[in-house]
Amino acid sequence: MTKPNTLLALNWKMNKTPTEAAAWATELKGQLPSSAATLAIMAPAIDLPALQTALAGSPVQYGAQDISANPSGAYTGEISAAMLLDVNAKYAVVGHSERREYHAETSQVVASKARAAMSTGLVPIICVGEGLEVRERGEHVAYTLDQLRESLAGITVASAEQIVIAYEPVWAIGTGKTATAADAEELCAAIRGALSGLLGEVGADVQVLYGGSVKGGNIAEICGQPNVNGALVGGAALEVGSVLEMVNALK
Ligand SMILES: O=C(CO)COP(=O)(O)O
Repeated sequence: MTKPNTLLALNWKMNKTPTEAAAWATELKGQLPSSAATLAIMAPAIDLPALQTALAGSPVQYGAQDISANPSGAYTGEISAAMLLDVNAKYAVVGHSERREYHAETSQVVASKARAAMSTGLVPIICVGEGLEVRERGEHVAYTLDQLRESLAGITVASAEQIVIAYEPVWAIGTGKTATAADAEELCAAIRGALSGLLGEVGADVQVLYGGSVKGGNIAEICGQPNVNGALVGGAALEVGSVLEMVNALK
């Protein structure tokens, strides 16, 4: 049985034009069964107005894959929290390992982006997770919790719904190499433990997701772990059919 606060977050990464996004969302909407899990699409920012129109009247949420740390002004190329709110986005992913790696985002930058999202009521999905060398040295728990602490700098929460954490071990992203359900549970439990210390009592109720090669065949086992509240999915998020498989597996 799927836990009631399960979030299935689809990270499209740099895929789908606005035209494709609209067609995809319309197709999904026509076939989506009722589900205990919340479904949310993290789309390229340019796709969000198309999703706003196509998903009107549906329970499917959407959000961005990044956000500016600044509210407005001379920051060429950046998208602000107010712009995302204006198209009714609910979430903004921050600190995805691809942003950390290809855009040199430090955990300090990630924390400032998360704070910018929260300042307007957007929910940041804050990503953390270790690379292969760290895992092979057996330092994955300490490394990930350090990254979590730094990525939450200056953040206070009044309710658990204000943020989401995603544990995404870098070695499991797009590699087909899934962490076992036990690996996912180990880190999600450690993150949950740390959240109470960092955010106070409500920290323990924050949704903690797992991401990395999740698909229809493994999502139920992973999301069935006591401390895993859902998944952040890349490759399997691109086809309507594979998303429906995951939704059905979570029923
Ligand atoms: O990076 C991810 C989601 O943010 C995971 O990607 P894959 O599901 O393709 O491994």
